[in-house]
Amino acid sequence: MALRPPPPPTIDPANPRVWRWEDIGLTLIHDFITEAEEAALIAGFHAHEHKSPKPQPLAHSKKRISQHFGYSFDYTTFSAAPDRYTPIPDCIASLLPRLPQVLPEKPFRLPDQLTVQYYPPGSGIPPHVDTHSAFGEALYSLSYGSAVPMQFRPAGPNDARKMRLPKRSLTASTAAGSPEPSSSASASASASSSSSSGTPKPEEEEDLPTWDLMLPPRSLLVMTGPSRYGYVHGIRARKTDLVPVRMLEPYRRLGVSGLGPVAEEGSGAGKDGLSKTELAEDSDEAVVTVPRRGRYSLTMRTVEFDTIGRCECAYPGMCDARIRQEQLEEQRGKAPMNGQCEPPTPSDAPATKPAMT
Ligand SMILES: O=C(O)CCC(=O)C(=O)O
Ligand SMILES: [Fe+2]
Repeated sequence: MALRPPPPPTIDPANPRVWRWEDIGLTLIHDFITEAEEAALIAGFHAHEHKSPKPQPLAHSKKRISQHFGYSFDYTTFSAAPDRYTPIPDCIASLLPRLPQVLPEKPFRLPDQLTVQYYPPGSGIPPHVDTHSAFGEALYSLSYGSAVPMQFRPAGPNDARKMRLPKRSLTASTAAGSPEPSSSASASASASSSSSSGTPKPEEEEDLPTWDLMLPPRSLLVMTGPSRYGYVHGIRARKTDLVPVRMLEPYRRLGVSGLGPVAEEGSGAGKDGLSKTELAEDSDEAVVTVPRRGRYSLTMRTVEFDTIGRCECAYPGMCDARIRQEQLEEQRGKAPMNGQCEPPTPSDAPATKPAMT
C-alpha cells in the first residue's frame, strides 16, 4: 500500500525549512545539521559500536541497533536511574544547545537521555508513545544516513488496551521492540501483530486517520502536545516504500536532498534502474518505489527527576502514570483490609508538579 501523505503543514514565513502541524504540536526542521556533522555522527556510531561489551556486527544486522547515552531508563521505576549515566560523545553534545526551545512557557533543560538507533533496510519500530511521566514534554528526533517515512495516528482504544496488558504492568517492559528493553524509553502500544480475537494489525487502528511523514536525512522532528502524548508514532519494517509523487513535491520545491535517487530525479527510471513512476494498484495515484537504505536516528529526551511517576496529560488512556495508578487502585481494591495504615507510596503523592528549578 502506498504511503499516506500528511495533512499540509504550516510553513514558517521566516524560514521555509520549518514545517509545523500546529494542531498536534509537531514540527519538522529541514537541514538541522550539515553533511559534515552527519558524517561525524555516523562515524561516532561505528566507533562506539566497537567499544560495546557485546559488539553487534552492523553489516549483517537485520534488526534495529540502539546505543544509549546520558541517563539510562529503568522500567522498574519507570524513570531514569540517576546513578546510571553514560557520558555523551562530543559530536552529540555539541548539538544539544542548538535545539529549538519549542515550549517557551516551560523551563528548558538540555536533553540528558539520548538514544542513537540504526535501522538496516527492512527494520522499523512498532507504533508507540514514548513514556509520558519520565521525560519532559518536548521529544526531539534527528534523522541521518537516509530518509524514512514515520507513521502517525491518534492512539485508539486498542492501543490503550494493549498498554494495559499484563506484560506492560508495573515492572514489565515492551520497549517498542527494542533489543534493550531496560534502557529504552518507549512504551509499545502494539508490540504484537493481529490476534485471533480480530484485533487490527499493530499499525492500524480502524477509523483513525493514519499518515506518513517522510523524514529526510539531517532533519529534526520535534513532538509536543497531542503528537507527544496522544498519538502513536512508528516506522513500518519494510525494504521499499511506495511513495506518492505528490508527497515528495514540497521537499523538491525546498531543494531538500536525500530522499533517494528515484525520489530526487522525479519521473522516470531511477539510477538503480529498479523504480519509475507508476500508478498505485489501489488508486490512480502516481507513486515511486523508493528502496530503504540504512537510517540512523538520535532521540533526545529530558529526564523529569522531580515528577517521577506523575503526569497531567490530557490522554490518560495512553499515560503510563495513570495506568500505574489504576493498577495500584485495582490491587488495593482486591487486597484484604487488615486495619493497618500503610505509608503512602510515591505514586500516592499529590499530582501537583513541584516548581522546576
Ligand atoms: O527513529 C526515530 O526517529 C524515532 C525512534 C523512537 O520513536 C523512539 O526511540 O522512541
Ligand atoms: Fe518514540
